[in-house]
Amino acid sequence: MSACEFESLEKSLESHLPEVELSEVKRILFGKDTQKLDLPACAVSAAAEHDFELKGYRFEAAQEQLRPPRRIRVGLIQNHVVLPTDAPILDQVNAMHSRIGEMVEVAAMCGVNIVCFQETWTMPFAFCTREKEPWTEFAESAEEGNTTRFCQELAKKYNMVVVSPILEREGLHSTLWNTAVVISNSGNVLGKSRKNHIPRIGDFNESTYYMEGDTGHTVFQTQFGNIAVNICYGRHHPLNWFMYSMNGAEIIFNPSATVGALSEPMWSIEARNAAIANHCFTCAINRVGTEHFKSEFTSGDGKKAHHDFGHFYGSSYVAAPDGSRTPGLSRTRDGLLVVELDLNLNRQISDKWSFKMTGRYSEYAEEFTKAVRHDFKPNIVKE
Ligand SMILES: NC(=O)NCCC(=O)O
Repeated sequence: MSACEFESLEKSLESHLPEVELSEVKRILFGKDTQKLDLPACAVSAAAEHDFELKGYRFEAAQEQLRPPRRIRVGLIQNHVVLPTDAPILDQVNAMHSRIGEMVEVAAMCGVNIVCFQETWTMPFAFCTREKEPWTEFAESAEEGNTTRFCQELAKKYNMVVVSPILEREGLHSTLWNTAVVISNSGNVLGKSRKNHIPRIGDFNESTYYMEGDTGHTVFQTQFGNIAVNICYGRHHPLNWFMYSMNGAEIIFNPSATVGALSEPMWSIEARNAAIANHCFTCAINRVGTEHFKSEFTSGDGKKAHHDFGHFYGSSYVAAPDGSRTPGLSRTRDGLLVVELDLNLNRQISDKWSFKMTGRYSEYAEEFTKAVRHDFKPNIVKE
């Protein structure tokens, strides 16, 4: 069986483990069981008709005496590119718009309040090629581009916050960025969050295309909670998650594009650990499929030139501050994951574990200040 055909870890455990053992294995691997959400029949049949996986789960929080529950629903969308990567740019973008449009319609049927798409969702992940043309032509204005206009219509129509990660071209100096545009459920552009760590690994040649983001660790206050966007490679940096949380993020989205051979063993750990450490919810979204490029490229490792990046393994999931997580979406299919969460859980877990309260921030800050100086001497006691 090739890695690409392997459907999911959860399916494999379910089909091979005896029931009693399965529940213990799941408890240890995934934390407290997440209940399945009942999704409307019209959504289930629309997902089947449009050939994508639809899954729904719920995280519970305790009922409090003074605060009403703050239950909201997030939708995570993972998908293949629709057209071949050498189709005309506009056709590719339009095909992605119509695919995402049909998936968001199903999200609306499921009562989703905030939807997030995968990293640079309107285009193939062409940064492996190191060619500028035609890929830079996918870049659009975050405020005025066609994709933002399209998402504004979705946001208004479905009363949904839309997180739309695109390749951004900033007008004034034509600077390119990897940017998540956050559109309020009113349809207004609330702001944008630019990818602030650029990978320098394998075929992720992204520094050739766009700059390290300059939007800091912005948090967006929406009707459905305070949200932030930590784009892809930023998930390897615990301090990156931490800073969004310091600014008050209750849910941090991590739209990504990553391949199995490189990061799959880390995938299920990093966003989940961030949810635990920062008393918040995290939403990890990865694209799916293998994208073929017309021109061959090498990986600078002495191996033969090739036409694809490898398999993007999907497996999008949501993690909660109590360490539990939903099962992942498929490794091979387009999918929509609908998750209901009660934001009250964040403070409840903070009161229980108190990581934020017990963190020694001023002490770390002092030591950091020293550690970044040229004359820094590590604090090591030697015999
Ligand atoms: N898109 C992106 O930043 N990928 C880098 C590889 C990874 O973080 O797994």
